Amino acid sequence: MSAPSDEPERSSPSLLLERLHIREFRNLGRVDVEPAPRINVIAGNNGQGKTSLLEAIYFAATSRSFRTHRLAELVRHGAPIASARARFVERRDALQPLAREQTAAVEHKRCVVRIDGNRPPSLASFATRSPVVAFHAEELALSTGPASARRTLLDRLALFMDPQSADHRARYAQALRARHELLHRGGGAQAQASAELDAFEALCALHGAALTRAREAAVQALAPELTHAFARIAAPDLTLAARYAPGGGGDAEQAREALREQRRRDAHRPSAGYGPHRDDLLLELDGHPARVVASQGQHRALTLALKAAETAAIASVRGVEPILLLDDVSSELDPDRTAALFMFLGMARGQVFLTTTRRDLIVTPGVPSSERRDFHVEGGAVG
Ligand SMILES: Nc1ncnc2c1ncn2[C@@H]1O[C@H](COP(=O)(O)OP(=O)(O)OP(=O)(O)O)[C@@H](O)[C@H]1O
Repeated sequence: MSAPSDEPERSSPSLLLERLHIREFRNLGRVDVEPAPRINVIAGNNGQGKTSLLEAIYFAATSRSFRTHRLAELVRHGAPIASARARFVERRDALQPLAREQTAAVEHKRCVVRIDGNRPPSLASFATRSPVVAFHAEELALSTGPASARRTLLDRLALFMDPQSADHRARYAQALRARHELLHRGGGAQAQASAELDAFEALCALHGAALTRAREAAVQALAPELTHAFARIAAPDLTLAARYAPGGGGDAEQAREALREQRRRDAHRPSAGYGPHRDDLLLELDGHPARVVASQGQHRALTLALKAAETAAIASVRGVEPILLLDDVSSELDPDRTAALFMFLGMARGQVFLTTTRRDLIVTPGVPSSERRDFHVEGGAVG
């Protein structure tokens, strides 16, 4: 299994994780590593801490986990604080490299972040400073699974294009919940005119329309990259197109009208019939819905293409090649899947971290030994 590198060099500067210090993070007590600039293979048996190491990198870069929303889970059992400190360096041609130290910690269920010892203006600005893209087992169903996973992908990209979009998303969800509770109180009796409902619908409309516009822009950035990536990973004679299927609209006034009109129906539904919580990213193969016509192998290629497109779109928006974190995506590979995965890896121009239980499978010809490092994880210790 090998990673080809026949893609012409893109011009984006690279982002490197030079040093990582992990303390009391899941089963990792104390870990200090100096990764290689290109490929980092994290090998070990099941349950030893490989994913936790990737998760710690993701946490230091974004203040989030890719496997849980409950950050308290990251703290090692019995420890008061979990932390990950990373030194990131951006290298740009002919310019001095830009170095910074990002720290994220979970302390009494609270997340505390610092860049070079200072509080960043917002969590969104922290999360977009050193871009990382993670690809993990739950995302293997990205093309066939529920729309929520595709919305999450769009939201990650939208954050780089419009840092306010995360705030709009949170406020939209809050207002939508409040409207829902109001409508369902008393068996739908509240579906009548009410100043409180008006107020929540105004908020839903304002933040929902802004979120719709942000996702629309994200799809525009993603779609051409996706078509390109799929042509490389799968068959060039098959065209993949992505289209935004909005559940609402980008005009706040129209959104308010739509919500008002749907009050009675929404009072008897599990969720509102209008709004960006119903968004999807439609994927079409030669004009037909991929969900219906794609073979298993094509779905697999589609998922890889979605991740490659996310990486390329972030690189172009943020102006720096993201670090790629691949969690155990090679564990159940057949030869076709292997070829697709390594085509994907060959497209990655940035620093890569990948976990595996089978180190022997990860062969990287063309990558000098100075640019690859192998780590072995056992019982929470990394060597
Ligand atoms: N908060 C925590 N404190 C201590 N140990 C934890 C905590 N959370 C998870 N663990 C344990 O950490 C261990 C390592 O988990 P991790 O998912 O990193 O393993 P892995 O090497 O990626 O395994 P696999 O190959 O099976 O995916 C597991 O045994 C898990 O039960």
